[in-house]
Amino acid sequence: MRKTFIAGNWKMNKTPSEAVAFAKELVVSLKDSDTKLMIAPSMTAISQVADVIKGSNIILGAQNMASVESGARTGETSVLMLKDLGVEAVILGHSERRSIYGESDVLINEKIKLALSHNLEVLFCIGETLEEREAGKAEEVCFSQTELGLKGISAEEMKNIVIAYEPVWAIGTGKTASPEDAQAIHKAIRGKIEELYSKEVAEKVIIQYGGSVKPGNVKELMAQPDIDGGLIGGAALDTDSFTALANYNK
Ligand SMILES: O=C[C@H](O)COP(=O)(O)O
Repeated sequence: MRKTFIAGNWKMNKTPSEAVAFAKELVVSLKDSDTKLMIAPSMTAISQVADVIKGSNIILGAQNMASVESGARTGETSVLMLKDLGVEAVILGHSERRSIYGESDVLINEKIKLALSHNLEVLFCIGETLEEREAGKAEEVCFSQTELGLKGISAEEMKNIVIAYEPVWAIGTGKTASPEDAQAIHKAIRGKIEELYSKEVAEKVIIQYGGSVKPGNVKELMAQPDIDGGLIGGAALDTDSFTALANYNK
């Protein structure tokens, strides 16, 4: 039985002081949730948010990290820095990193390997654009991103991988994949994991859905057999809506 995993990606929102105030509210409002929970503040707020959520049921995540441990990488954040602050998980391969910052599958694969070697849990994002979906290539794109991103990663290391399927056309647009369409891709991705690893690995891997998940559609999405959680953007920025998402099963 896979435990539902709801993660909030705050993206480039909330100043450190706003982030601290928000995290304090979440610690209280989420304390009785029985889903696995993560929040990923901006890099500038991570240290202070770490202090606020210490000892709570919320995992501290980062939104990105560099592909190397240290050195001449102006503006980047190292895995060692994240670990030192108590970060336990990192989002890698997000479509905004792929499309705006030109991150390739090869670079994402390097980052994933580095994160795993430091025992970080990885939320590995994949997903097709609208153009790719309309061309009937959604599965093909997701399979390719999955294969390239997970290249060289062992079955043992897959225990620390969460796959986040985020159709790019649904991110921040208010358009959500229908539960049936999302389920079809999630099932296909799980099938790809079985092909690459084994049935056992495929059955255990958590596959989150991301893309305009809201309190109003979360139940239907989570009811699908291969959807095991959500990677949430906009609706993770407000205490009431993130709490409703975390407690969707109550
Ligand atoms: O990382 C989160 C996703 O990009 C989804 O964002 P959204 O919930 O605002 O559509």
